[in-house]
Order: sequence, then structure tokens, then C-alpha cells
Amino acid sequence: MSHATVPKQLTKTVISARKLVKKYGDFAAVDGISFDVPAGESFGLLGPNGAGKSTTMRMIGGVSQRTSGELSIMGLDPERNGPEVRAHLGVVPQQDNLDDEIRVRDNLIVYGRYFGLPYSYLRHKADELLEFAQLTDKAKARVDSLSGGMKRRLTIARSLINEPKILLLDEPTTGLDPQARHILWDRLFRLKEQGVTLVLTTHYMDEAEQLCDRLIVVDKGRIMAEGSPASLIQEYSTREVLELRFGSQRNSTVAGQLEGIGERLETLPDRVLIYANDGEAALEQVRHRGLHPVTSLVRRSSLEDVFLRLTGRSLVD
Ligand SMILES: Nc1ncnc2c1ncn2[C@@H]1O[C@H](COP(=O)(O)OP(=O)(O)OP(=O)(O)O)[C@@H](O)[C@H]1O
Repeated sequence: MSHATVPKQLTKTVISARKLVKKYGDFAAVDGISFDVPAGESFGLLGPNGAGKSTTMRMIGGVSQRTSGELSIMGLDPERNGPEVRAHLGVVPQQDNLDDEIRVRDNLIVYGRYFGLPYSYLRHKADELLEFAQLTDKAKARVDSLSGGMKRRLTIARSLINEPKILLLDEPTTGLDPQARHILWDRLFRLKEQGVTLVLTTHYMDEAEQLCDRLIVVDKGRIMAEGSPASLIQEYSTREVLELRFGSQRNSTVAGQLEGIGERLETLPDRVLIYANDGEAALEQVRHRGLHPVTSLVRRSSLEDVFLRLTGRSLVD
């Protein structure tokens, strides 16, 4: 055993959900989901819009009451011990809810006052967090002058004011451009290195692959699969995928002639996917059958392929 390996019995579970259900009338937005998150893990809920991810996060954060099931955060029930649970949590909601009326640094200080934290601590902590969020030179700027990526970083900085052990992030990078996303991922990595437990929702498979040690794939309020990104891909997909485009009219008609190549075939409106461990060899077989796609691409399988296999649908509409 290496020195870095933490014995399993010492890994504390910080979030435990059992048969969690949230109903709106007769409709179950969350329909009996169970999972455990050990301390220090980066845990993801991956699923399309409407899967029930935000609802689950709101129950963890203690701002939405569950219909049934059990939930424990650091051994506490968020419904019965709201303030104690919130003291351990940092929350980054899906929509930034910063105060536009006050300046960047003051947003951190005012938020810290909600937790009853003293000014002497907050002055120092706000500067440290602005540095962390790469916003030091924006300390006195108005919030509405910030870019989308800066606002997200400020929201994350704000969520860290009480030095939470667990950070809940609801779609942290939705709507951001690629560069802003990468800066954010880097900051989240650093938090993870500092031992903060990250729980995040996303419908971006690349985000889940980059950030999550382990994740649950959620659809229609239920868990479809659970594991590390690599183990899910291994379990539910082939090593490679061959993507073929024959032109929009022909994709579905050609699909019949591709039967038997690779392990599985998916016909989407704009392309045909052949799941095979060796994509180039599969492409050779396609050509042997006298078929000539307009474009062909061999790529590694991703969580998108896992989702397609599990639900028959694409992650992003
Ligand atoms: N207050 C509410 N009243 C009625 N239905 C709701 C309410 N909040 C959420 N829902 C429904 O519950 C389902 C799950 O919503 P939720 O926001 O948890 O999904 P999600 O996976 O987070 O997706 P998104 O990325 O769109 O937020 C959706 O069908 C949504 O319309």
C-alpha cells in the first residue's frame, strides 16, 4: 500500500442520501435516489435538463423539503438542523444572485455578515478570496460591469466565505465561453486539492469527465448508472466510436447496410455512430461495403455515449 492511500475505513461519508423523493403534486421530480459522498471527493450529478439535479441539490442545501427518504449532511438532517448544515456548506446556485447594487469586494463582506462572521475576519478573508478568484483588480468594480465568467468566480468566492467543507455547485459553467470554463475548472481543482468536497450538477459530459471522481447519471429523477467517468465508459461503451455522416436524407437509410459492423449502431438525425473498439478497422469495413460517407471521424468514447446507451437520447437537446 502506498503512503498516499487512505484506508477505506478512515474515509468519512459527508453526504448520504437514501431513497430520496421530491414530488410536485403527482409528479416525482426526484424519484428515489440513493448515494454516498465521501469527504474530499468530487461527486457529480450528470443528466439533461429536467432530470432532477437542481431539486436534489436544493434538498441537500436544505432549501427544499423532501417528500420522503433520508438525507444526512455531516451526520445532520438539513431539514431539522438547517443552520448547522448551512455552516458546513458553500452554495453556488444555477443563476448568479449577486448584489448588483454594491461593489465586488462588498458582496463578499455583506454575505459573510449573514453568517455572523466578524469584520476583522471578513476583511482579510475577502482579499484572500478575491485573489483566489483572480478578481483582486476588480475589488471596487460594480458587479454589473463583470463578465459572465467573473460573476461566476465571484459567486464561488462568496460561497467560500465561511470556509465550507462541502461546496454545492449547480451547473457551474453553463453559459460560459471555453476560456472562462477552463479558468473555473482550474479554481475548482484547487479547492479539491485543499480537501473541499465538491458536489456539482452538469449536463456537460466534458465537465463531468474533467472534474468528477465519481458521478451518478440521472434521468427523469432516477439514477441510471454510477461510477467514475472511466469505469462508466468502460462498462457502457466501446473504446472508440466511428461517426459517419452520409447527408441528412441518407443517414437512416444507410444504417441498415451497416448492420454487423462494430458492436452497436446508433442512428441520430445528423449522423450514424458505430461503436467499436477499433474505429479505423470499422471504417475499413464500411468502405468494403461500397459505402462512402461524406465525413468520417474516429474518436474515443465519452460520457455522452454512456448517456445515449442508457437512455436512447442525447444529453444536450
Ligand atoms: N417548483 C416546482 N414545481 C413544479 N415542478 C417543478 C418545480 N421545480 C422543478 N420542477 C420540475 O421538476 C423536474 C426536475 O427539475 P430540476 O430543476 O431539478 O431539473 P434539473 O435536472 O436540475 O434540470 P435543469 O438543468 O433544467 O435545472 C422538472 O421537470 C421541473 O419542471
